[in-house]
Amino acid sequence: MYVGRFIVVGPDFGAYRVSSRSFPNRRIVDRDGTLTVAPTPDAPESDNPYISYNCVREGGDAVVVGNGSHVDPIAEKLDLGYPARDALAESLLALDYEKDDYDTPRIAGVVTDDDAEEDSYVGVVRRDALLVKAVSEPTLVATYEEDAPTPVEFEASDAESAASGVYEMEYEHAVCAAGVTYRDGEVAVAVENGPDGDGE
Ligand SMILES: NC(=O)c1ncn([C@@H]2O[C@H](COP(=O)(O)O)[C@@H](O)[C@H]2O)c1NC=O
Repeated sequence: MYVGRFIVVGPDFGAYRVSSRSFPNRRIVDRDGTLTVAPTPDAPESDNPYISYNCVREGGDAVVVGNGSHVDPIAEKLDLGYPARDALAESLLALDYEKDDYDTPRIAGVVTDDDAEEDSYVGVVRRDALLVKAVSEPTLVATYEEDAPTPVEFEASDAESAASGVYEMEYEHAVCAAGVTYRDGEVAVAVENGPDGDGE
């Protein structure tokens, strides 16, 4: 089954996978802890505005994961002190689903410290819905098919296994993946790039 991009959120970890039929020549680059999806040097030129973006970025006392440019305003709202629910709902609604051939939904998660009082959240904005939900167990949401937050069996002992865990999930056309944990006050991030994304 092809579900496109998807996230799994914790509560104390986040993971993001790029799956892609149309733009497989991509990788995730770590720039001082912010993880960016970018074309590989040999990728064909494209003017699609939705294929390069920050997919993991710290904001406030939390870490945001997501499949597009909405990751930045969510992080910026968290920096301003917005609650995770509101930062997700406002940013997802403001940018709305992507205006491409598939009306691709925007998906995002906010991962809080496992010791914090505030919950971690997932959200999705689709053509027909805006869903934002606190998570109490690992929860998956994808751009296609699995496009509502759904509990899933998933264990992440660290950021690396969060990234490799989603990279290896059975869904088709894996390209690259990111993982993040927020445990005992420490944020850790990791990247898993597929064979097309290896090397500089
Ligand atoms: N975030 C991404 O990495 C991403 N990659 C592709 N898209 C959008 O989804 C459309 C379908 O892509 P694909 O056939 O690779 O699933 C693309 O034309 C593009 O508009 C994306 N947008 C949202 O998921």
